[in-house]
Amino acid sequence: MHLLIPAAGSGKRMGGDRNKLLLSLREKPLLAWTLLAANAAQSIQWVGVIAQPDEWEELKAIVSDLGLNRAVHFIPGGKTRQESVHNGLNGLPDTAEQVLIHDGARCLVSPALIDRCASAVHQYPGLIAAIPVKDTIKQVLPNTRQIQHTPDRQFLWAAQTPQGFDVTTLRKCHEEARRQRWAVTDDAALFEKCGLPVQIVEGEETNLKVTTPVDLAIADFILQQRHASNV
Ligand SMILES: Nc1ccn([C@@H]2O[C@H](COP(=O)(O)OP(=O)(O)OP(=O)(O)O)[C@@H](O)[C@H]2O)c(=O)n1
Ligand SMILES: C[C@](O)(CO)[C@H](O)COP(=O)(O)O
Repeated sequence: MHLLIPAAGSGKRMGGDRNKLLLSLREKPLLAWTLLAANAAQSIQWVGVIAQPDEWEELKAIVSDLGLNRAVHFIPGGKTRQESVHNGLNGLPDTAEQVLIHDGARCLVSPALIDRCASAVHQYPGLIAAIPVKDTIKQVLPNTRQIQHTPDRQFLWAAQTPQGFDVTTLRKCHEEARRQRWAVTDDAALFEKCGLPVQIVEGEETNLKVTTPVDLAIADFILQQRHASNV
């Protein structure tokens, strides 16, 4: 299975002055944890990291320190996640039939979840990891914040990555998005807009996306717990 890791963001919501994936988390750069999970997943044969070229040198040093089993290929990032994934799809080898896309920022993913998604994508040409929503969600008017609607929680799932797709179909969806100027936050949304089915694979509560400083503290705690239960 081919795995693309979008890692070309700037981490605005983290509030720092650099890509959050380079921040230290339990003595390793955040992206190192994502790469280690991918390395431990048995289904992954090819890994591409999509990153801004001015960070390649630093990222290549991180990869080399990890002593991974497989080579990591670098692909230039774009201005948005959507553009980065588009570049990533163009950077895949011609032999790639299916692809998993996993955010570099979801550094606590388990190798087992990656393997489950890799196995399921042979059956479902569009899938995402997701978990049932725990909160009561309110839809509000943007300006006044007055509540318009409370959707029934039994139908709400929080999207995660990995997201897995048939490569040819996802490429077509990305090209359609460029023609129609669709802007989306994940690849499943492009499948949906093209009228294609997307299956949910049960994700993991700990597979959070490190977005804000609080997420970084939670990720630190989860890794500490994992370490404690392994020794
Ligand atoms: N131009 C971009 C923007 C984001 N990403 C990647 O997409 C994933 C999810 O994005 P997000 O968490 O929003 O990361 P940032 O864009 O870095 O964060 P922010 O939105 O707070 O700036 C991250 O692994 C990020 O590196 C990317 O590859 N290219
Ligand atoms: C792809 C994603 O991780 C699914 O949860 C997410 O959509 C990435 O972007 P976001 O803008 O931080 O939601």
